[in-house]
Amino acid sequence: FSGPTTPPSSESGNSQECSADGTCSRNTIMGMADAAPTAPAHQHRHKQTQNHTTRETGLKQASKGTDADATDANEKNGEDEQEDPLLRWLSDRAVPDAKSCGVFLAPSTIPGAGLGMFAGRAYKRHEVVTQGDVVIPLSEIDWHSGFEIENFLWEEYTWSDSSFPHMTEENGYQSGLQGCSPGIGAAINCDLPLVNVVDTWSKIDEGGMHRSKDPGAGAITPYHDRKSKAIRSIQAGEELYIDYGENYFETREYIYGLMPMHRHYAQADEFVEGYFEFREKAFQTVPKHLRNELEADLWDVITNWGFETRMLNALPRNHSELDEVMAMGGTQWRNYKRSIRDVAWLEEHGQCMDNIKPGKSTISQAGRGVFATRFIPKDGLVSPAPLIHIADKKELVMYDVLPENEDGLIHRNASRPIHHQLLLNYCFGHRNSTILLSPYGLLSSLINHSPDAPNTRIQWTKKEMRNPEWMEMHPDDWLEESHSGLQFDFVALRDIEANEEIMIDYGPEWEAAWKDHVKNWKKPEGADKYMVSYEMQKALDADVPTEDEGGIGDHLQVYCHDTFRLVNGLPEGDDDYHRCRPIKRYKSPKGETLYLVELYYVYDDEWQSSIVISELLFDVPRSIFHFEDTSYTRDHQRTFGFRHEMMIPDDMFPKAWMNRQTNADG
Ligand SMILES: C[S@@+](CC[C@H](N)C(=O)[O-])C[C@H]1O[C@@H](n2cnc3c(N)ncnc32)[C@H](O)[C@@H]1O
Repeated sequence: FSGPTTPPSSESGNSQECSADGTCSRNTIMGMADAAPTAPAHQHRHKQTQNHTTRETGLKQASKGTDADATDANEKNGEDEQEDPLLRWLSDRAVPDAKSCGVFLAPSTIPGAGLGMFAGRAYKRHEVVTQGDVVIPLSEIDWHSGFEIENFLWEEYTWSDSSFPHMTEENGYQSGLQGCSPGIGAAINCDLPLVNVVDTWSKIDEGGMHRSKDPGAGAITPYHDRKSKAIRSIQAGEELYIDYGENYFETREYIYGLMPMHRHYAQADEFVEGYFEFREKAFQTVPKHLRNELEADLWDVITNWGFETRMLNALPRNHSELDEVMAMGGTQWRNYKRSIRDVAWLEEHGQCMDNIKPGKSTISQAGRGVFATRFIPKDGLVSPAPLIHIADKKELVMYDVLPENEDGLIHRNASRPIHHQLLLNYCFGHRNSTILLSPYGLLSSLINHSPDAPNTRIQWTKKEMRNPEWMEMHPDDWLEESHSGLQFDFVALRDIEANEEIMIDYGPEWEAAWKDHVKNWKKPEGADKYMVSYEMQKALDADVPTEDEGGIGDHLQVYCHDTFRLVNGLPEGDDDYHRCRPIKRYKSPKGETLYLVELYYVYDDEWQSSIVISELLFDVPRSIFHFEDTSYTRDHQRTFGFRHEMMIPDDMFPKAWMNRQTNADG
């Protein structure tokens, strides 16, 4: 909403929103699981003003490309996916090993990093490690909140919209959209040289629902099935690490210090080789019993000589580790042994994260859900769920726009709240409190509601919670903390058989609100003909409605690739997509469906006025069209979508958090 009202230029798929002071807001960030920072609180607050860069996911969405392009791009994401049938089989395997726990949540091996995720068994390269989780889009949270939220903790864990297929097309390229990705998107840590998993390109669909017939349309996220795969062999007990990208750490030096990047490990290796040569010469004549001590002293001087560099920080601190680390392949492996926990230790101190797997819910209108991977006994753990706190439900309110203003910008109408962010449906709350708690364990965001036959409930974790003292404190005293500190566990109310759907009771307020929604639901105007952009993109056989048929509708923006300028005898274009209007459809002599289109370029001249140049192209095939959604037209952004938080039962809600007297929704 913060961009100009003119249609977005298609010249770049990488546009950013930048304010006058040069701070760009498009770049979003994700945080370390359970927030690694050990820095004092004032430093945490300070980071809100830093100009962070986007986490590099390794996955790239082809600009205005097809899913096939995106898949191609992802296949090349640093790890070649050679066509080995066994590896392909392993990588496509969808069901976790039912016998033993495949992934644990446990204290990280990185000092100060809170919780982390661990391999419960060995994984071969390319094997799926975590099952596909959902990604919940967050729409322009800054704009809707009037840029007033001081500390929105999810922001430390979100991913840029370009990390997910078809997310940039939701609001055009000036969107300010972010993806809240629980599981491997939030609960996993990163140790750059030891990265062992990569996330896979998620899928998009509306969970089988359509706005023309389903009251549940718009109430669930379309982004799902974000898995992770091993990029090398992983040992049982190894901590799982995903690549946040070097920029993530470089822009957070105030938290992570001078953390070595890949190039610094290479420099450190060269340094150690030089040191080995020197050591051979210098200590040749020293008696053996003195040599070890002298070498250790010298190494101590080298690595602790009063100032830090990223290269020095890549060196093992302990001289006795040096030979072993170099024999393993270099300094990048210096923390490898530390990163592996004993599986028996994980069984005792950790919690199994893969007792559940995703699937289509058995509940009508509920979309996706989760199912037991294996038998879970009564009172047994279904899933651990660390929690991201949101200080006030009001932070998720979405606002209408003010009538167009002279400055050409779109301003929010602060007196017209019209909806809540979809994230609300994935949060827990309580009628007497402003607080929302959002679970970010693996797949736990997918647990659905059953009022009559829940087989699971939430409870405060019995494992070590990072900040149990918050339970006794007034929210004003801890909600500003920019790291997560609380945790629920989902536990079985009765024995649960493998493949049973997991369901909890969201509470009577949720149930009443849902019933009310279904009772009052009316088919939105134009719903029968509605087709979302990515469906339109996929349906290559479907005709594109033309102007002489009444046009494609306001909810879609059409782009055409300018390849067809040449075919039409016009000078070569810039090999990119531009806005276009399909005017007429006809058949070629060979029976091929072709279009007459008007291609138009919109750009700002030096006086910031929009100039439109248009030209007609003939004989254009269906394949050159690309579709995007007009801002705020997707199901989950329309006000017809159901919204309600899940309710925390009264008997477990801390009295100290009751900072609101009424149950006014709001
Ligand atoms: C925490 S999410 C659960 C995951 C969700 N089903 C999905 O596909 O992403 C909560 C949302 O799921 C849907 N849901 C859960 N239980 C439901 C039920 N019993 N009936 C209808 N919708 C349900 C509602 O849209 C609700 O707001």
